[in-house]
Amino acid sequence: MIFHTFVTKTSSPSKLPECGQPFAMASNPVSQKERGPSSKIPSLFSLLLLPLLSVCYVQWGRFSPVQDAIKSFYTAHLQPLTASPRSATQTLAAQYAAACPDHRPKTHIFSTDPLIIYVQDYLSRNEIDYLLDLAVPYYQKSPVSKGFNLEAYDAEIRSSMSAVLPADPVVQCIEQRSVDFQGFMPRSRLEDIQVVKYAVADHFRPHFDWFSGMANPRVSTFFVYLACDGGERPAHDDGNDSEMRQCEGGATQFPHYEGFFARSWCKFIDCEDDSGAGGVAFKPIVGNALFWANLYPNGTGHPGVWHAGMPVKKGRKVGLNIFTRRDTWVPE
Ligand SMILES: O=C(O)CCC(=O)C(=O)O
Ligand SMILES: [Fe+2]
Repeated sequence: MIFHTFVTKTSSPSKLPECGQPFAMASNPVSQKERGPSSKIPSLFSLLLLPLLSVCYVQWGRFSPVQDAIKSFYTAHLQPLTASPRSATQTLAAQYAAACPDHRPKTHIFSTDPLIIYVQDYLSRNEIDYLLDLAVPYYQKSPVSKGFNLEAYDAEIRSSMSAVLPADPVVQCIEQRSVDFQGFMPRSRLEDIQVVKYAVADHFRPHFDWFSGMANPRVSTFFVYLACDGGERPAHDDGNDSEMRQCEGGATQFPHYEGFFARSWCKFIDCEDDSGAGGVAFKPIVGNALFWANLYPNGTGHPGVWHAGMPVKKGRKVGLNIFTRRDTWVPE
């Protein structure tokens, strides 16, 4: 049986209880609003003290303990008054709205038939943090479609959470990068890009991203690894421990792949794969991507790209799907 994944864009984020709390995020400075009104009291007090402190600084500036005390008082109470409340994510969005960065990932051709290209550093650390953060309010149980029938959820086939990302300057630059990678191609051929996260035991059984008879087939797929870590962070966790841990399992497996590859590929491929699935299994290495062509040049589906998201054994895996259609994509 042939399965593929269709998700249509939601116009507003649906906040499902099972989506849980945000996981490891870009360091977001606490905004003025989150600090609350009580934080204004020391700040006003600080303003009144400013002239007095300046006099002290001039008079006793030679004594370093006095300078140090003034400096730390300034850092704690006065600097926040002048610091911009912009978060790292807002800054990245503003930069990308001005111009997409010149980003040159490293490509390695793994196979020409089917065409499978391994891409190192497809996304930067900042882009990954940004997307992980952006996806949080949009997660829903990943739907599955069997031929033309879209099924809401079938954990036997696919157990994960998907987030269709909204149009946004960073998303648009990543989309542009993805069409540029494929030669001349308008961005309108791309589906809305989707983040997918897998917890322990979550998987996506072997499938094609196309099915025969699709009026506007998916000509290619990018699967980018956004996270492979210790999983959702408990509220009391200080962050260090879970960030250090790596996920286990979660490779992207092509069970029908029959070609050879050099030993040097073992840095990207699980050469000790004992899943019994056969073929080749790409490790979820954060920032890197797999790109493959789903169709032969004549438009028929290539059987060599039958693939699976293997079960996650420990931690969580998060990926990004970027599907390109043959013609302009119109959400179903
Ligand atoms: O999780 C993976 O490694 C592959 C995911 C996939 O094939 C899909 O989302 O269509
Ligand atoms: Fe897939």
